Amino acid sequence: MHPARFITLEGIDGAGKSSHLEFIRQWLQARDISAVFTREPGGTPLGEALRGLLLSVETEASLDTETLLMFAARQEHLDRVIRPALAAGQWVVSDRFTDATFAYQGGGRGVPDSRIAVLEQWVQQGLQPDLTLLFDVAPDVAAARMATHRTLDRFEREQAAFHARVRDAYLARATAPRFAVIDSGRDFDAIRADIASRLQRLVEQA
Ligand SMILES: Nc1ncnc2c1ncn2[C@@H]1O[C@H](COP(=O)(O)OP(=O)(O)O)[C@@H](O)[C@H]1O
Ligand SMILES: Cc1cn([C@H]2C[C@H](O)[C@@H](COP(=O)(O)OP(=O)(O)O)O2)c(=O)[nH]c1=O
Repeated sequence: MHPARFITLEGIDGAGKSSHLEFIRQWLQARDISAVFTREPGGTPLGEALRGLLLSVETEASLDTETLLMFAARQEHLDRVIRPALAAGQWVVSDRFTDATFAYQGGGRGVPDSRIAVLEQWVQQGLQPDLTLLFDVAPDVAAARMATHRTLDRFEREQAAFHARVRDAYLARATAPRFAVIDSGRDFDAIRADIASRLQRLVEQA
């Protein structure tokens, strides 16, 4: 039995997070580690409804409202999915979590970190991911990757300077030991070798 672990995936839009979810799923499965895969904003019926509103290009919201809605979805996600799964011994892999709020609403939009930190404490009560894989890539590379096939949502439509601020905010947070910064400008095999070695380390710590 491996004690439950909480893993989050982060990065600017188009960095390549989602491309590695299946690899992570198979890696854990091969080691008989039961895991729940989820995402933010979302992960619950109410959270997915809030996601629809937050990502819709039709939505207008003040910065504080946007931030509060992210945390409302997160509270629901923690109460109904993340904490119960961890309590049952399952690993949780979440495509984004609170670092995204510090990066997007904080770095990108300018909401002070101190305000976000109040909400973080409110909903998480000290719970933090055990491992955060930060997929890091230059914003122009990410934009080129997305340009080929996506209808852009409310955040993806932001200007290059916004994505540069988001990236910088992520990198500034990545000094905490729980982070692994993955150079996502490389090919899939190189990235997956890094992911596998970080997962292996987590298993060995467990
Ligand atoms: N390392 C990579 N090299 C080349 N293309 C990539 C790489 N990682 C992701 N892509 C491509 O970039 C696009 C965005 O990737 P995705 O995983 O959806 O990003 P994210 O989930 O971070 O927004 C996809 O078309 C994907 O195939
Ligand atoms: C969790 C979270 C996401 N976001 C944004 C980042 C992304 O642009 C968007 C949803 O991200 P994502 O799940 O990466 O979307 P996609 O399915 O297009 O890959 O929400 C925030 O602004 N703050 C947050 O707290």
